Amino acid sequence: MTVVECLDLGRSFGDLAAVEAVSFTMEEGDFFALLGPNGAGKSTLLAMLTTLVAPSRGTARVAGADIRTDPARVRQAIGAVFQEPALDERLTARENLAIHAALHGMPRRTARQSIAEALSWAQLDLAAERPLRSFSGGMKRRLELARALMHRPRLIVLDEPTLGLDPQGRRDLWDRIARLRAGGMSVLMTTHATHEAEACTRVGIIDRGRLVALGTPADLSRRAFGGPGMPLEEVFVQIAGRALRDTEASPRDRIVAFHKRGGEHTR
Ligand SMILES: Nc1ncnc2c1ncn2[C@@H]1O[C@H](COP(=O)(O)OP(=O)(O)OP(=O)(O)O)[C@@H](O)[C@H]1O
Repeated sequence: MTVVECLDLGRSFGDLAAVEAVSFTMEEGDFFALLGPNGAGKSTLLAMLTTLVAPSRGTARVAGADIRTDPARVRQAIGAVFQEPALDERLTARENLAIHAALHGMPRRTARQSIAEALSWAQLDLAAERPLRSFSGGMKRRLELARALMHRPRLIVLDEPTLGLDPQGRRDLWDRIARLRAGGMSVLMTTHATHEAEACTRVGIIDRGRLVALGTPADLSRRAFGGPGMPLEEVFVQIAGRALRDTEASPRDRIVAFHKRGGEHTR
């Protein structure tokens, strides 16, 4: 069964075509990576699929529901974790989950049980009544993932899920994804790390808003080099004509780099 079907999907911001006429399908059980450099259009594509940004052309269907005409059913079918945490730092873990339950219209008793399950799944029972500002990055990511699962979606969508996590946090995240997949969950994620995409069942390479190649890692290697086994790093160079990291950084990355260099903002 097809869980995602993009049909000529595109979005422009003024003159900039962030995503240009992208078409692909993702089948149930797939672990699908959208691989591309910063600014390639990956987040914009996910924002359209999750109905946060309206397309300027084409459309998509998620679990059979059209993002343009049936956004409520699309949101019910998807559990999403974005790059910027969508959590309220002043509220406790339990309160953050309660907001999600309310937004999804869960009856009170179902919500109570679902919140308890989410806290236990995220191993945050003991931290349930603490405000999130006291949580580590890894704890917040676990909570976000647990929240994304609360309404029992068909598909999990993760935008650069390992960004900012330490090695232990990354391992925990991959373990959780592996367990979800073993239970039949479909997973769509964006990444600019080729080793992460290599672990996926299918990879779509996105460059400058275009889907330039699509297939299993072995298919992509075969297409670029005539045989399987070449690293996706090399495959990207062959297909896009430059290295993944040679591309210009997005404004957000430039800000992160500025802070890493010890920059300060003047107020
Ligand atoms: N709301 C917006 N207004 C104007 N331009 C935007 C907006 N959102 C994204 N863009 C631009 O669209 C292009 C694609 O951005 P997008 O965030 O989708 O790329 P990305 O592949 O997800 O990159 P990153 O890994 O840095 O998030 C970039 O040039 C970005 O600056």
